[in-house]
Amino acid sequence: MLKVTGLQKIYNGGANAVEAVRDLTFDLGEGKLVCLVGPSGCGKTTLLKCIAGLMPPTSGTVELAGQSVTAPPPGMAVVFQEYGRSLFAWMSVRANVELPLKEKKIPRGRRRELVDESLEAVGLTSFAHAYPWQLSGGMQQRVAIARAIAYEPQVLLMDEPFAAVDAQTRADLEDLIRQIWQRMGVTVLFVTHDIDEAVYLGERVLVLSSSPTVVQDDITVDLPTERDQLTTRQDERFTELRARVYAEIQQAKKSAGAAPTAAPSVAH
Ligand SMILES: Nc1ncnc2c1ncn2[C@@H]1O[C@H](COP(=O)(O)OP(=O)(O)OP(=O)(O)O)[C@@H](O)[C@H]1O
Repeated sequence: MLKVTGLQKIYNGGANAVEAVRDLTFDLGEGKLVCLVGPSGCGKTTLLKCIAGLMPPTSGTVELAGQSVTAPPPGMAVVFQEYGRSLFAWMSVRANVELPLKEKKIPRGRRRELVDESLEAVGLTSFAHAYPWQLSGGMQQRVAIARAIAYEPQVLLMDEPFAAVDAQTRADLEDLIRQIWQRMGVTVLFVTHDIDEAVYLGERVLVLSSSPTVVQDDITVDLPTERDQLTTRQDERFTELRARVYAEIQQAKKSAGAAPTAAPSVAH
């Protein structure tokens, strides 16, 4: 479904060039939920922007369903960390969710259905006519999630979407994502710096090295499909997996050092 091959990104040319991502190769099968973790500054956002077609890689390719991604593809939706900036303050919750569907030229009747279904999925039906600024941070992020799923994407990219919400809301939103994923069968790539979150959510965890980034490890999360915040997190296997991811990240930090490497050659 989503295939990343030999992806490299070098920022700026000449003497100030910074190689953020060196050589990333991985793929995501249809309907899979994969989490990406790595040390701070390792290039997670850079990678996501390249995958979303928002920024060209220096070399390497991204393919979605066999098609090369060179601009934002219609089958992809992205949820960013800054929900406050991604919603339009002057539009109601319903209008925010509906906007991309209008751009996709979906007829009015179908738009209404999709908006209703997705607001129900995130538990915000009764807030359809409220404005984003009348909602809590967690609720605003649920609006952003509703907008992404109403769009019926093939692939949902999430860039640290719960980093700015409190711990309780975060746990609820994690469960919401697993529910939506199971119900819709959408392919999800979820970027987080939180090791527990990656293991709790994912079927697989990709651990990235420090910048310049490569995939350092690809860990299968062999926990039961039905997860809940109490039992899963107390599972012995959960503890083993989180310890393994933690050790990998420590290793990544040690082996590369925190500073990004200046790139040897000129690039875009
Ligand atoms: N526009 C830019 N120009 C130059 N260098 C950049 C640019 N954007 C990011 N970088 C560098 O690329 C590297 C990766 O940054 P990126 O934001 O992708 O990492 P990240 O893993 O998402 O970070 P964090 O964990 O802090 O969110 C960093 O060293 C950063 O300084």
